[in-house]
Amino acid sequence: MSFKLIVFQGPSASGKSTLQALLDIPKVVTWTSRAPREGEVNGVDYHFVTKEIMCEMFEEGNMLEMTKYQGNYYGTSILSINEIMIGQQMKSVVMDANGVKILKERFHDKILVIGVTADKEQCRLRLLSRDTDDKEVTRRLASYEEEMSTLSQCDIVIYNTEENREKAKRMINYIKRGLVEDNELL
Ligand SMILES: Nc1ncnc2c1ncn2[C@@H]1O[C@H](COP(=O)(O)OP(=O)(O)OP(=O)(O)O)[C@@H](O)[C@H]1O
Ligand SMILES: Nc1nc2c(ncn2[C@@H]2O[C@H](COP(=O)(O)O)[C@@H](O)[C@H]2O)c(=O)[nH]1
Repeated sequence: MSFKLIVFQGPSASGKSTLQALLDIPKVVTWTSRAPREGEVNGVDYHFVTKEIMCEMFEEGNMLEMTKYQGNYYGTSILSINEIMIGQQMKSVVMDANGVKILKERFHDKILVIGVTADKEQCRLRLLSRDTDDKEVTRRLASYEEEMSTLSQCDIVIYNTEENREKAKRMINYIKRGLVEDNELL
């Protein structure tokens, strides 16, 4: 049985979205109450909604999982995951450790969890170069240790530092090749 969903987990700015883009398979669009960053598009990067809508969706049972991160909600709709589990199109998603735990409990054999790490200082510098203000950098890095301590739930871990950049890309290419071989519809 081939994987249905490739999940990226790891600390903020470790490079999850970068590696997800390199893997180049369709993304699950998750939901958030945070404001879009410059260049982000509603329905493509996230479904950007209010906190109230996120809470309503959760209370009405439409969320498979929802987490609070930096004062905002992030969550995955049940519909988006069910569609993948019954369909043929493999997809990828970026999620924090809490979300991954729930997905693993529900869909253990159908998901491949890729942990992405980098040194804390490199993550800090990357966040600063993303125009993140000092307070937000501190808040984002506050969960660094927790994300690192839960990497044991990942199936593969990629050390995505500056020095390892090319190696990380090659690892993603190897994974992609294996996935294509495993799933003729990719
Ligand atoms: N191996 C690498 N070496 C140097 N910079 C990198 C590397 N991988 C990614 N980056 C850069 O680090 C920044 C953060 O990457 P990315 O947005 O992919 O991280 P993320 O883990 O998805 O972050 P977040 O969880 O905060 O959304 C980007 O500017 C990206 O270009
Ligand atoms: N549990 C979930 N975590 C999610 C989901 N979508 C994103 N995320 C996590 O949030 C952080 C921060 O995202 P950012 O876009 O503000 O940088 C990200 O690193 C993911 O780990 C989700 O649906 N569920």
